[in-house]
Amino acid sequence: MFSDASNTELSVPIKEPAGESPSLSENTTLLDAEPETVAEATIDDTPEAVETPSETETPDIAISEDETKAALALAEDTFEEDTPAYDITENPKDGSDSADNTEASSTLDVTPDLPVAAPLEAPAQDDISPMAETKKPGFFARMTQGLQRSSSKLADGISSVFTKKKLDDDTLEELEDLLISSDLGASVAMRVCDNIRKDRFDKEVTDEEIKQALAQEITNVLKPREEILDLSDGPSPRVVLFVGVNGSGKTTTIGKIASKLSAQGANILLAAGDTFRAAAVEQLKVWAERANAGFLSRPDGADSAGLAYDAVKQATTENRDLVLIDTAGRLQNRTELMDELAKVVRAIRKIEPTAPHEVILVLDATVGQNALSQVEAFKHTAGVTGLVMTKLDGTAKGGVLVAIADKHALPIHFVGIGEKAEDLHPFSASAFANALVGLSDDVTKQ
Ligand SMILES: Nc1nc2c(ncn2[C@@H]2O[C@H](COP(=O)(O)OP(=O)(O)OP(=O)(O)O)[C@@H](O)[C@H]2O)c(=O)[nH]1
Repeated sequence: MFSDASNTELSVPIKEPAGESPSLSENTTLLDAEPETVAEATIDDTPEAVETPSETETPDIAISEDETKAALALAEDTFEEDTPAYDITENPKDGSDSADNTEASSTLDVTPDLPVAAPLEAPAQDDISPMAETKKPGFFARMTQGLQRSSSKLADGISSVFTKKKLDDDTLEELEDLLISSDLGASVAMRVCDNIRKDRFDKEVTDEEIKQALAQEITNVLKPREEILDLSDGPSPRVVLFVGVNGSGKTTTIGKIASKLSAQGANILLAAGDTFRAAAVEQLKVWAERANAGFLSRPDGADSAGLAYDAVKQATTENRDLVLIDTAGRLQNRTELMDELAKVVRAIRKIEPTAPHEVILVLDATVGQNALSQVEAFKHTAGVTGLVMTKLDGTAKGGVLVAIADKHALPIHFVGIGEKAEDLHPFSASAFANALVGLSDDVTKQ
């Protein structure tokens, strides 16, 4: 539980990964392959071991200046509309006593500038139970709205395929093609069609029945991955590392999560480990200010492992509940950039051997099938423990989450369907499946 008196149990609801989901120690070359090496590594010797990528090496999914400005403006807008109603953060103590880093870290105590609001009333027990948000009125409508582009492709396709009344080989084949072109992946498409065939072949069907059957099949694939991240318990500070390719939405996701958790009483430190992009640091700082969280950054181009080390140390000194660490975007096929993540983890472990407690891979839905190779690469290199998929509102490729769920036993924690804090939702398998196929209600509710 968070230590602040006004704390409610942190309910951004989440369970521990299911048995089949790989644990941090099972799926990572980074964390476990060479335990002795990790134990012996020092922050002082790591900088030489990993080359800092140069400007020209920076992956080409870089975010444009316009996008950066838009994200910053959006973050500020969001906050204006959404001023947090409580002030839970104690003034951070001076945490700049970095053991073996000479670069100055800047700490931000954001509390004084923010409006003082009424103390937070503890939410009712129902509101803090896992999945509470997914059961609130309007949740399904928001999911449907967010997935509109993906669902209209599928729903329109189903309606045009099922013009005949009987389910025959031709309609099944067309359905399979539609599912593949909607990014669900060939094996899911085939399995789903086989199951629908078993029960309904040569029977009269409506497009609505097919949508319902499809939603059920998709729910079956997604349900085992429905793992809401419960950050209210466990080690303190809980160290959460966010990884992913450039522009996938890491910084924004951290900001959104910090807003949610701060509102529930968590005492959070945000660490701007994306030291390659000054705008990302600024962006995170804005989120930290508005979420009333502590903030730690370093000068442009500084060593991100050193920053991560400082962040965990500072969060420990300040008795923070959580430290959320941003990292620079990196392409999954760039070995040196991926190696740098290993260095970040080694640095964190010098302070807290059991950390990072979560490694969240942030995936951009608009990349479609490429997200699969990102999971593959980050899972093995960074010891990913869970997923967040963003930008589902901006693409017809949302079905790729089904392909990922089918292929990788990793919990899906949140989905992003917009740029604002309230657009990050805990992942609900049935709501996602129903919204994806264009059903008008969450008919398969848990
Ligand atoms: N429409 C939409 N946009 C999003 C969502 N999540 C993030 N974005 C936007 O995506 C852009 C990139 O997000 P960032 O959070 O800066 O991405 P990042 O992964 O930190 O980027 P790097 O620092 O370059 O690695 C910003 O303009 C965000 O506002 C989402 O769910 N929906």
